[in-house]
Amino acid sequence: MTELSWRLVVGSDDAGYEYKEIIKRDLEADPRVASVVDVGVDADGHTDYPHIAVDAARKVAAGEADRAILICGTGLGMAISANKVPGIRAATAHDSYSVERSVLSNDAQVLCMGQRVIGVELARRLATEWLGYVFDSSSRSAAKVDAICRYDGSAPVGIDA
Ligand SMILES: O=C(CO)[C@H](O)COP(=O)(O)O
Repeated sequence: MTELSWRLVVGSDDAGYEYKEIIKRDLEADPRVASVVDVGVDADGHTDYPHIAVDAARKVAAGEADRAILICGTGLGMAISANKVPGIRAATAHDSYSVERSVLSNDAQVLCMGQRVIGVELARRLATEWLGYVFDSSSRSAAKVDAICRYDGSAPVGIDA
């Protein structure tokens, strides 16, 4: 894939609904984005974060989407839950450097943020920055990500891929 055609999933629980809607609109207007699938919750939804996170992560793991952004109160439960899906590397990140390294060091496909932790403008900026990073499978980080993959039996991302 190219970085100009991201197929994305967004999701939230009740606590992350407002940010999810705002970030979804940003992503839909971003020329680097080909599609955005919203796995909920909707305005009247009350699905707990583990179900939303696993639904989104499974879409990424199945190759139906490239990446996902998940919002809950803290971003922690979403990441813990998404990481239960083999092949998924989900990271909670609330600063620019961590967002960058989540991709360039960890090849994380899922960014999780907390609506109760950071302001909306920072969350929007981080989501935009995150789209600009692409993991380099020939980088010195690839062997470490491959080690993660071996622990959950998923496909390697580096030279063994
Ligand atoms: O932040 C959450 C999970 O990490 C979630 O939005 C709220 O969870 P709760 O504190 O268990 O209600």
